[in-house]
Amino acid sequence: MYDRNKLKDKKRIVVKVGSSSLVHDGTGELNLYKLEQLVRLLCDVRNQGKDVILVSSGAIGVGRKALGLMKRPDTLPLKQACASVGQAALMMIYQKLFNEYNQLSSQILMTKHTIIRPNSCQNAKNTFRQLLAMGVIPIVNENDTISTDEIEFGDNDTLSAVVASLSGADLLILLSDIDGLYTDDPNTCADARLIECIPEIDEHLYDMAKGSSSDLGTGGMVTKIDAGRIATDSGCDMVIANGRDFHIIHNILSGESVGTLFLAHKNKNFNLTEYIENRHRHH
Ligand SMILES: Nc1ncnc2c1ncn2[C@@H]1O[C@H](COP(=O)(O)OP(=O)(O)O)[C@@H](O)[C@H]1O
Ligand SMILES: N[C@@H](CCC(=O)OP(=O)(O)O)C(=O)O
Repeated sequence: MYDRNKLKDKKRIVVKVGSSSLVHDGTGELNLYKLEQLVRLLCDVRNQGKDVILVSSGAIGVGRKALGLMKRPDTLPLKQACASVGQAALMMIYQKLFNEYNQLSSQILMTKHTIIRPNSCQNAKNTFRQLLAMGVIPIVNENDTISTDEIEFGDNDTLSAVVASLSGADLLILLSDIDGLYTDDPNTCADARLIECIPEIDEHLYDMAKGSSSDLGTGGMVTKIDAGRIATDSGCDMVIANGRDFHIIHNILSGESVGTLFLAHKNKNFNLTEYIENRHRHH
């Protein structure tokens, strides 16, 4: 049995929040109370001397609301227009909230090309290192406004694992609308059981993982297992937990047994650029 207390000693933490964790269920409008709580918790983790990176979704959802669209945008230009409006709005709110705690934050927008091109991959690494050395909390999202199907990650689960790998993080926390990985999708299968720990990812895990059943989420569990592959091969533990109440970040970092923990196992042969390039070719 893995001792969850080891999570208390993590030094560099990437937290990913999905769109569904940031908005009110009924209206799809931003949940300002939760955003405030998220920012306060992350500042407190920084105050403990740990490095923090936030990967936040929500640009398209926020933009869609601001522009008054009734349904999820279905064309690329519309999606990109929503992201352009929404990303700026989201950053304005984050910076306002982080400023209240005297915490510097910054924006990093990435695409697959950032990783596939060796120069830009190295630049991204250097930028993360420099920002973290100066105590900044970088806020990362996909550069949706310029990414096309071809170069987009498409889901922030994979992106957050890439960020964890690039930045040498030792813990990735994926906050979703579900308690963790179940033996089947609990929204459609009543017998599904929560899995507490995944020591090693193998192909049969994908049989349990289904896509997203919500109007806001994109990846479902498949992309979370993909993220687990990248993170654990890079030597980073990963926890999937429910973002209904962001206080769970504190519970995880206190060693409580919540969510599903995927255990790191440094794979010397793992090469991030090659991995993303291969996925890219098979896209
Ligand atoms: N085996 C599984 N265990 C848990 N959730 C699953 C599983 N298979 C599919 N899902 C679905 O994945 C969803 C979470 O992913 P997603 O919709 O992308 O949300 P988010 O953007 O909050 O991460 C769950 O609500 C659930 O419907
Ligand atoms: N980059 C997109 C998010 C895409 C995404 O993966 O969303 P989610 O499944 O809610 O984490 C946005 O900011 O709207």
